[in-house]
Amino acid sequence: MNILDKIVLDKRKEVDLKKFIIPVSQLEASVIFQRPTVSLANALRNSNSGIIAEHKRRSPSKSVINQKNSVADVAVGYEKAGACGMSVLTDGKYFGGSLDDLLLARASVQMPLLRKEFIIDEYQLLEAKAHGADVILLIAAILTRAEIKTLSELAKQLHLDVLLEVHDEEELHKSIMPSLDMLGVNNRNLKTFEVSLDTSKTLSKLIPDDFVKVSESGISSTEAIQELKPYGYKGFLIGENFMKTDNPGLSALQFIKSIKQ
Ligand SMILES: O=P(O)(O)OC[C@@H](O)[C@@H](O)c1c[nH]c2ccccc12
Repeated sequence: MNILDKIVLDKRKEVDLKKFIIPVSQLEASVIFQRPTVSLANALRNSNSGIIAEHKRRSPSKSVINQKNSVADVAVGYEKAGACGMSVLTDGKYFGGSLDDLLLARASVQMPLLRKEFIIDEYQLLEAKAHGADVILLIAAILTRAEIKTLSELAKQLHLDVLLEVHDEEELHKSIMPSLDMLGVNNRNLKTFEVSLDTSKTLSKLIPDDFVKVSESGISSTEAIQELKPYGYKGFLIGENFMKTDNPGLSALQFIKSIKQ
């Protein structure tokens, strides 16, 4: 079994359990559930840096990235740096994140927040909304077309933006539908962890222009951004390159400054 299948199996168990502990009625009753959301897709359309900076403590491919900085400090640093939005990993078992991280980020900044999670159930969208997310991630590799449709349509009803992530042509063809706002090309293969920016380059021409294009993973230099921009990318999701430093906010600031020059 590959790692992605394992993550999804664990996630199914986790979500089924959580439904018993915190019922939907309780999520919907939280004050934060009523908060007006902010669109990341719009922020990216109007930005020239396009950086979505991620909070990531560890990953299945790297056991320690950052165990030191608080999520609030990282969020404030990213916002001050001029990031368009922030991605917060909420998976605990494989990435060391939590929904509390999302809530703490929400309490610290105004910029759009993406709940970075393996979403397989509508319940997780309500959870995202109840913890201050503006955007949800849907991963084509773990969902059928019917599931992508149901989940993305519910997200739109909740006024959440949808970032749909693909890694190959087949996933892209399966996923295109009007209820998506952004199409993310993951340069990392989630089954093998291999990274190549060529994935973004090859798939870009197959993405219709009505979606905001986002290139995800393995971006560690401003040269990479300059290389990807001619392919129509407006968003760049960067985690490890910032999080592996002592001061993620400062490294994001330096990075963004050097794109604008
Ligand atoms: O740390 P990187 O290589 O800059 O990558 C960030 C982000 O793209 C990556 O964390 C990611 C992309 N898609 C995901 C899906 C699940 C978990 C994590 C991810």
